Amino acid sequence: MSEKTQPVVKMVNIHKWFGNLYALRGVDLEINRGEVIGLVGDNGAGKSTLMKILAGYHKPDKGEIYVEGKKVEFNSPHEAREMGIEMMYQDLSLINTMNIVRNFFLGREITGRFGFLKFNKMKEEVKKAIEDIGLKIPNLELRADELSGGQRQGLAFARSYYFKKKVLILDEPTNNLSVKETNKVLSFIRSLKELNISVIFVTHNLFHVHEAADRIVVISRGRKIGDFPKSQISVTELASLITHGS
Ligand SMILES: Nc1ncnc2c1ncn2[C@@H]1O[C@H](COP(=O)(O)OP(=O)(O)OP(=O)(O)O)[C@@H](O)[C@H]1O
Repeated sequence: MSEKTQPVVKMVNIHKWFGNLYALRGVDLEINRGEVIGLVGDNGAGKSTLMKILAGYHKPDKGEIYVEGKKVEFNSPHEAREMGIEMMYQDLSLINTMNIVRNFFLGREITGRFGFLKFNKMKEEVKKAIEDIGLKIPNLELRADELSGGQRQGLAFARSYYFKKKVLILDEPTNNLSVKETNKVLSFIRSLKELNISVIFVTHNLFHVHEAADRIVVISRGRKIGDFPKSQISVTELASLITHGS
């Protein structure tokens, strides 16, 4: 299969136990390039566990993961990141007291001869990356704590795009955001899709996920009970499926 047609990530028959608790009971998940997947389910269904396995935080007890057709085993989030898979949390790993440019490069700064930081070059790169994903920040000298929630998300998204991530996992990215900021985040997700990055959007907000996703996957008690193109399921049907199961 060519790189274009095969899924960017394929999880096959994933099982996970936490002591006596059987958290994942044989879940399959395929993610295509540039696809936005909504992952929904009740509290404790297993969504985060599945995503933490994909992002290298947990190891599955059984099952396989393939990235662009190649079988992988992640021993750490670092190894998943190296393969282009990143999980983004609410705190977004931004350092409040540092400005946008420093936050953007954290640990991956562009340096010239003798290790000096190339500030102007870094600034240009940040400017371009944030424009590409449709984020407007007039002053790149602003510190992270001077940004709105939506701008902080945008900055983190631009960073994933710049560092050529293939799959970005967003855990409740619209929680605690205003309506305006939420719309911004949903539009950043569309921009990432246009840039051919795949997004997995984990949320309890069925309206947000229905708006942003191409496909919606429903997890219940450690099993996948639904996998629908968005056009084939309404918010009401989703809510009913989550509440009553299959
Ligand atoms: N590190 C852990 N140790 C023990 N049990 C865990 C651990 N992580 C998750 N669990 C358990 O596994 C099950 C699935 O949890 P998970 O966090 O994946 O659910 P979720 O669908 O993400 O739920 P929520 O929407 O509430 O975040 C739950 O019963 C949870 O208590």
